[in-house]
Amino acid sequence: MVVATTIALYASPPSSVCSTPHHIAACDLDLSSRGSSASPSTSSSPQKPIVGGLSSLFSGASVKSSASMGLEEFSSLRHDRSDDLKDLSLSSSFCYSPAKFVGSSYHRRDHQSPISVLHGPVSCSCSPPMRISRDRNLDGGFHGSFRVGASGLFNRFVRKAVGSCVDYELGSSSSDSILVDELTFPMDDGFGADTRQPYARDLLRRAQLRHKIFKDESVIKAFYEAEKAHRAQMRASGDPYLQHCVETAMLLANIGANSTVVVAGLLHDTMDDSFMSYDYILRNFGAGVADLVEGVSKLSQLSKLARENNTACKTVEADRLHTMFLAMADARAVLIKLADRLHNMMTLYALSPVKQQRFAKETLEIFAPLANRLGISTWKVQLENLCFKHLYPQQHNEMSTMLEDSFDEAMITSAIEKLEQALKKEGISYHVLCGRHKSLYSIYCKMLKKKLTVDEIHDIHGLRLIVNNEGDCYKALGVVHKLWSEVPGKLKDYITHPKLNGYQSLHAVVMDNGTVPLEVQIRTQEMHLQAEFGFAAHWRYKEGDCKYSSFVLQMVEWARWVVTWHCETMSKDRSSIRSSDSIKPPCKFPSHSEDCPASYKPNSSQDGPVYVIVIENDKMSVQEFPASSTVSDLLSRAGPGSSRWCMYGIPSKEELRPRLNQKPVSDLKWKLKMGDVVELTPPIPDESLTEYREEIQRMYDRGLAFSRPGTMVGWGS
Ligand SMILES: Nc1nc2c(ncn2[C@@H]2O[C@H](COP(=O)(O)OP(=O)(O)OP(=O)(O)O)[C@@H](O)[C@H]2O)c(=O)[nH]1
Ligand SMILES: Nc1ncnc2c1ncn2[C@@H]1O[C@H](COP(=O)(O)OP(=O)(O)OP(=O)(O)O)[C@@H](O)[C@H]1O
Repeated sequence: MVVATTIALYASPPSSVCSTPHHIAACDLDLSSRGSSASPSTSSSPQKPIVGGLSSLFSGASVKSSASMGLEEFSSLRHDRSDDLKDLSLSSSFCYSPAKFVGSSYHRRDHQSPISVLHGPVSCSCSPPMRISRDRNLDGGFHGSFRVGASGLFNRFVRKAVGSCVDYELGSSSSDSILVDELTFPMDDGFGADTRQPYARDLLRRAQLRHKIFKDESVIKAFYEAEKAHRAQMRASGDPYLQHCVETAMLLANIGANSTVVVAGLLHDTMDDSFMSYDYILRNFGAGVADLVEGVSKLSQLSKLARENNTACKTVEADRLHTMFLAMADARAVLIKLADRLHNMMTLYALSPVKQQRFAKETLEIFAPLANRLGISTWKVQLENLCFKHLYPQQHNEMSTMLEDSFDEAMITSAIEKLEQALKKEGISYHVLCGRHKSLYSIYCKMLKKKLTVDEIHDIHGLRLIVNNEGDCYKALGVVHKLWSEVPGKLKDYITHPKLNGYQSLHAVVMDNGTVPLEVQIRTQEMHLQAEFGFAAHWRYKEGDCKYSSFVLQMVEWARWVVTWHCETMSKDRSSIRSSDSIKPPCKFPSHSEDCPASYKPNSSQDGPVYVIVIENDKMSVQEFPASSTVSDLLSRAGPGSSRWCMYGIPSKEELRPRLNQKPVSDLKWKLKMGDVVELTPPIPDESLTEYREEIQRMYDRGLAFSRPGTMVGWGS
């Protein structure tokens, strides 16, 4: 019954509202509390939650109201926690309802990718309403009643417990025959043969109505594999776990991800939470998918570690974690992890308040910045807004109430129309004309950072125009000023006076209907690329004054390329590819030209630093080491105080040694890799305590007899 109810919520097809050459872009949301070279911020912390009362800021705010805002959407800003259905619409707070634009020439086809690297401001490809699922266990951690560790203990348990019912990895002969069985999906009607699970067929049918990629053979196959892997696993809500897999895959499909990514999205939790192994996925779906699923699994483990240790609360560590996540896994694995987290955040209400806080905090510190770095602005907006609601409910409510009437999407639509006509009349051609309203959280951050009232935020409604050349920028500015009255002192000419980071654009603030301020940004394609890539890239502008190493810049750049490539160029769904007049980066992935001014070359991680998670006495830190550092270097840095092993030599008992990625260290010359986890003080199992004491005693005796402090004995060559 639960299934039937939730499935009914899938009904509306995926939609988007972006259009080229003109489109409305949904409110992308960024942390506006970061500086720019024009107004540098002293904070180097990206995405640190901002705490602070708004009342003083609100007191002067007489919000100008425009009546025609989509109130039913915006009202969800104020909903209480039990009303998460609206949140599940991804865009409940800020996305334009596609229905509102039906028939409008400004809105384009479905599945507009919201990846902003190529598009500048983009629409939110408003996902259809999602199901409600109360997930007690987010983030690939504990899901439902099953919990699997990397140890394989669970695998063994399951095999024993369910015996021949289990299709996976029961030995080569059985798995071979199963493989053949599994390949015989009836593809004609697109539905799997598993009549034992009618809910699964319904779920697939619904998914297929929402996105056609769910009719792909590989996707259907993955769906049924996920169904088997998670069969009988439930979310805390009592919903089948499979629904989470489908929603994650749907989010990916909606940003134009290709079938490899969608398949991996469906299977993303199988390695962690079921008996499905890497090899099984490899055999059935190929290395591409298996590596991605493994990558997501690694990210989940690291994220869990960081969350439990509250590691990201320190700016430096958070920065390292962002980089580590991007560097250690294929950027597409990060994409899948982000989709997984977004869906979990949408269903966060089922958790205890303490867990809600923990997840929301980690999401704001780690995942929203990652979405920003990857250029997936709609996800970033949604993640931040959900975090905002959970972390600062009072401020969220205040802001929602205050801004309920002031978001006026109709005003943006009509402003675009007006400008479009005026430009046509003047014979000024353009590449892109788009608009967005600023998101709630972005407004909140800007108010706090700049100590402004809402009335003083002039870019709640914004247009962006991308034209052919510099001359046209100024001509277009003239057109803008003829159409609307100028707000004195708010014109900024960053073309004649570029910012220190090279950012160029014209910014004008005008009054629409004499009451609502509208920010219009005008630039050329080249300027826009500069604003999206390289030194003036928007993600860096938002993250503020951070001094990034070239390694980090390269990493982010590379990741954006990978994601863009896989979500658009390679997408089988050609309709998700933007029309030819969209802004493209100057050189083609993956072969960046040497002299490409807007892009960094991908880093072959040899030159860059490696970030390693070090756990000592239950404390976790993210440490940076030069390329090619070894375990021995790490132990030396830990120092003799921390590393008794350096003093007394290697313990013969493996369980007493430091661990590298959960395995006892056996080679001190082992080169550290990005994302390695080193436990300096492994937990000692109770039953080993006596042996442990004896071992220490032996080491101590040996040490006294043979060892000189600082030398290492018996660690292998
Ligand atoms: N990509 C990128 N965008 C920028 C940069 N600097 C400014 N912008 C964009 O320009 C907008 C406004 O910048 P400014 O006109 O300098 O305005 P401000 O000084 O922040 O103050 P307001 O007028 O209150 O917005 C920002 O909201 C960004 O969208 C930059 O360095 N890189
Ligand atoms: N006038 C505009 N028209 C269209 N898109 C814009 C406009 N201004 C910003 N954007 C885009 O909207 C997205 C969200 O930006 P957001 O409103 O959070 O911050 P911002 O306006 O760029 O910076 P700040 O908050 O510092 O003013 C970004 O992708 C940004 O490039």
